[in-house]
Amino acid sequence: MKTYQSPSQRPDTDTVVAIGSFDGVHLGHQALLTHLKERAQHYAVPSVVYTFDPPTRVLLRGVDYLSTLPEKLAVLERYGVDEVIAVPFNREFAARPKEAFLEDLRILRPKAIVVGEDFGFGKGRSGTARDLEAVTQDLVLVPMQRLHGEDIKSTRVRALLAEGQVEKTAELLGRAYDAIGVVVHGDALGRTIGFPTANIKVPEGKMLPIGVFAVHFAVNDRIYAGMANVGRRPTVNGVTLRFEVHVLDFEGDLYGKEVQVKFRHFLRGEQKFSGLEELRSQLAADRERTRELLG
Ligand SMILES: Cc1cc2nc3c(=O)[nH]c(=O)nc-3n(C[C@H](O)[C@H](O)[C@H](O)COP(=O)(O)O)c2cc1C
Ligand SMILES: Nc1ncnc2c1ncn2[C@@H]1O[C@H](COP(=O)(O)OP(=O)(O)O)[C@@H](O)[C@H]1O
Repeated sequence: MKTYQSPSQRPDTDTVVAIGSFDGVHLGHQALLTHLKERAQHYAVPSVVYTFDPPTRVLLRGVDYLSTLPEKLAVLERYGVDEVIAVPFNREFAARPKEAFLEDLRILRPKAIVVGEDFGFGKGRSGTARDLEAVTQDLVLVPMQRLHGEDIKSTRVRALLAEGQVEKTAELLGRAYDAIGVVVHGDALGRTIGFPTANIKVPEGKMLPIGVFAVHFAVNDRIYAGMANVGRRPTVNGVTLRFEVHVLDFEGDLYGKEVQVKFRHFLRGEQKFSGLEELRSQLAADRERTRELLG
């Protein structure tokens, strides 16, 4: 999959283009990708995703993002997209009139354009999906995808993650929510209670689910069962939010390693225990439950 930062960087050919933030690449986005690939095959031209980095809502509303750019690119590649144009999104870009955006699209020579029916673009979202007919003869408007009577939107995914509801999140994504980060040093307390925990640093602004979870932990091309805590560690009077994983049946040094964590099941909310001994016995119970859930 090739990636570019602007339409003029790609070779001058016809294309089919899907446009959007694609934050989280959830089932709604995947519906767009299905149409994108079908249209690209029909016209025998490359399938191109035109997206924004950071996602528009992250810049304009200050919310956390679900996918870092590398995470988004990896998922789009897995779904069979030929090319991605990830334009750096800033206030200047957001303030451009809709005509400027249409001029950019024209460079892509779009045989077809695929967007969600609620798509808006340009300054103040003055451009609507129908305006795209100015630059293509084949406009595909994908209706809002719904699950259990609710719209599938990244805002809903964020709300679920904030409540630790990773199983429901996975339903909306069509895969487990995940995070990639690097193992850093913590307070070296974990090992003293028999549960060493890898402290994981993720890029700033990456959304994490809050609570205690059964997870899959990938490192060095291997996958382990693990249990994660995303919280403030009230038992040891922690203040900042930490993301820690105890990896089951693992011994070794993880410092400096890049790891991927897939959030599988919610175990419980974070609690304040009377001391490390009470925390230790709860962790032993969490480990048993994790074994049951992940086999
Ligand atoms: C699965 C799991 C669940 C945890 N649950 C709690 C909790 O409920 N309350 C709490 O204060 N700390 C909890 N912790 C965090 C521990 O307090 C933390 O791992 C310990 O302080 C060691 O920190 P260190 O890695 O900086 O040495 C949990 C950690 C893990 C791995
Ligand atoms: N089963 C395991 N799960 C997580 N980390 C482990 C495990 N076994 C060894 N480690 C190592 O121990 C470190 C965590 O030990 P800990 O005492 O909690 O120290 P720190 O506070 O520095 O994270 C990890 O970063 C990793 O290098």
